[in-house]
Amino acid sequence: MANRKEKTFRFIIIGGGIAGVTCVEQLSSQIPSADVALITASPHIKTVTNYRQVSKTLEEFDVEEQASSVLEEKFPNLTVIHSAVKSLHTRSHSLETTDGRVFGYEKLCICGGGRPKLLTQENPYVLGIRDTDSAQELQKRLSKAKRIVVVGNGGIALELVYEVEGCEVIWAVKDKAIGNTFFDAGAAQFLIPSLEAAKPEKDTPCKRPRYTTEEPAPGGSHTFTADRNARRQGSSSTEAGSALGPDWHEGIVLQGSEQGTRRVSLEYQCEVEKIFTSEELLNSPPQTLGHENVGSWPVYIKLTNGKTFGCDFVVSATGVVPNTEPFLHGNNFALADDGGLQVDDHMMTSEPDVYAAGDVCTACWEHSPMWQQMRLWTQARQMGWYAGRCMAAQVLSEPIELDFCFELFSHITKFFNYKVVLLGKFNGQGLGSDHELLVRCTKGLEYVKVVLSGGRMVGAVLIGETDLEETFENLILNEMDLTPYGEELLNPNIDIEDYFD
Ligand SMILES: Cc1cc2nc3c(=O)[nH]c(=O)nc-3n(C[C@H](O)[C@H](O)[C@H](O)COP(=O)(O)OP(=O)(O)OC[C@H]3O[C@@H](n4cnc5c(N)ncnc54)[C@H](O)[C@@H]3O)c2cc1C
Ligand SMILES: NC(=O)C1=CN([C@@H]2O[C@H](COP(=O)(O)OP(=O)(O)OC[C@H]3O[C@@H](n4cnc5c(N)ncnc54)[C@H](OP(=O)(O)O)[C@@H]3O)[C@@H](O)[C@H]2O)C=CC1
Repeated sequence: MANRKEKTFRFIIIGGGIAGVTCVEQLSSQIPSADVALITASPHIKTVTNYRQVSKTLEEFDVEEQASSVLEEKFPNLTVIHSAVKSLHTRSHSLETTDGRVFGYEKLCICGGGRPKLLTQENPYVLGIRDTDSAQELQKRLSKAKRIVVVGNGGIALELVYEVEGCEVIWAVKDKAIGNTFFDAGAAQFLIPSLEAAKPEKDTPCKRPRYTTEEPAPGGSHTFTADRNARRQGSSSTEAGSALGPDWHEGIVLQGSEQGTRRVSLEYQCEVEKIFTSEELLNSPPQTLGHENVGSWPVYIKLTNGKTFGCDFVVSATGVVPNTEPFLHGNNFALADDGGLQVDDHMMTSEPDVYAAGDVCTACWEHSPMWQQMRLWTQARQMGWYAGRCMAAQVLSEPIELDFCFELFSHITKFFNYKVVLLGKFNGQGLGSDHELLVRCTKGLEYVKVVLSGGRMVGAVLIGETDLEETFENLILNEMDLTPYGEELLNPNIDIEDYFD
């Protein structure tokens, strides 16, 4: 293999998603004379545009799909190779692509992303959503659908159930409340009415110093309907490979075969027991099938709450697995429990001269008490950028410290048309019972939750236009003892920004 090397690059980056492209940009700006190659399986690359630092750690940006020539024009020493890496040989510092070319590297960064962790790989009626192709397949299948079942309780499910119209949606979640990866039951309770109400109502703020919530009974279900008349514009993009991201659903039409309203039925605290084709069901129809006619749907899904639903297809919105496949064989990569390539505080894997960033890796350094990894666009950008800096620093023999962005977890997004800001240990992650919650909630307007531990703010969930993110970020980073302020911290009549200036 070593003799067949077409060229040896100083740096090779694998993957044209946000992590890989940001890493390339960082390396190429820091060492413009270095030969850099970006090898990517996708025909387009993803670049960050309109980057805005909202506060010390919060950032917002758009993501654009671009032709790789744009990047090559910007960085003359960059070569983009559109092919997939088929094998990696860390001992000889070389890799081979599927079109049979062999390249050598001095330093390598793997940014191969992730792929959907599907309920089952084999069933053609079970779809995952990851890239433009899979989103377009969803749009196509949905246009003929009367009923779909969405399984999962994270980001994709939250976005999908809100956006789909003209088709009944059965949403099966294994928890007591919606959105377990982002919210607690209190926030879920705040958001739930958005599934049925066209317009949020405005109330007087009500302060609830301790959070309580009503939970549905195990196996319980809720049904919501809502009128929305927004229609999305179609997209003609045919890219494959890189993950979708913020506002992915803006570019496609999420409209079923029927007219009108959103219809979501929630099945709580249940998982999938079995997925049947109609032929399989004809042989042994479950007693719980109720009014469903066997054979009238192409696929049936039996849930652990005993209910069986027929539907046009199932969306498996059940998380991501790191795309480590072609990189592992014949090498000695240490893997984390979630299957990601373990990286240390310099984004280095366990193999010499090999770095990794984004969804493919698992951050295995000792985390700051206020940070945790989530496979998000923002973290892909931060890791790609920091990996580029670390690779350059090693080549230039410069010292480098873990970047400040890993001090505090922060994420801005939108769910059910509300702005959502998550800070630090927003769900009390890892704190056990050693924390206290303060909650302020105005129905239809805002939900503010603060997590306190030892009198200090360690996390927050801000839903709506609260304008509190910067102040709360400072309070978390300053580790100020907030005991003297007590419940006044969330008093809606106090301008908290002035209070702490
Ligand atoms: C539907 C959806 C909605 C999302 N919404 C949000 C959101 O609102 N906010 C947010 O923060 N995050 C969101 N995310 C998550 C976010 O998109 C990802 O965390 C992020 O894009 C990961 O970036 P990445 O560069 O690590 O990986 P990817 O974007 O997956 O890129 C991986 C790249 O590696 C390439 N590749 C893979 N294997 C090989 C190989 N063998 N050889 C060569 N190239 C290879 C691929 O072609 C691709 O170009 C969403 C994800 C999805 C699926
Ligand atoms: N606005 C945003 O920030 C968005 C971010 N994303 C990101 O994109 C990626 C993919 O999203 P998504 O697929 O929703 O992944 P997430 O990790 O967000 O959510 C996966 C959900 O599926 C549940 N789950 C896992 N396995 C099963 C199973 N066998 N049966 C039933 N439920 C199961 C998980 O529960 P548990 O947690 O208990 O395992 C979790 O609720 C994620 O990294 C996500 O963060 C996606 C859309 C929007």
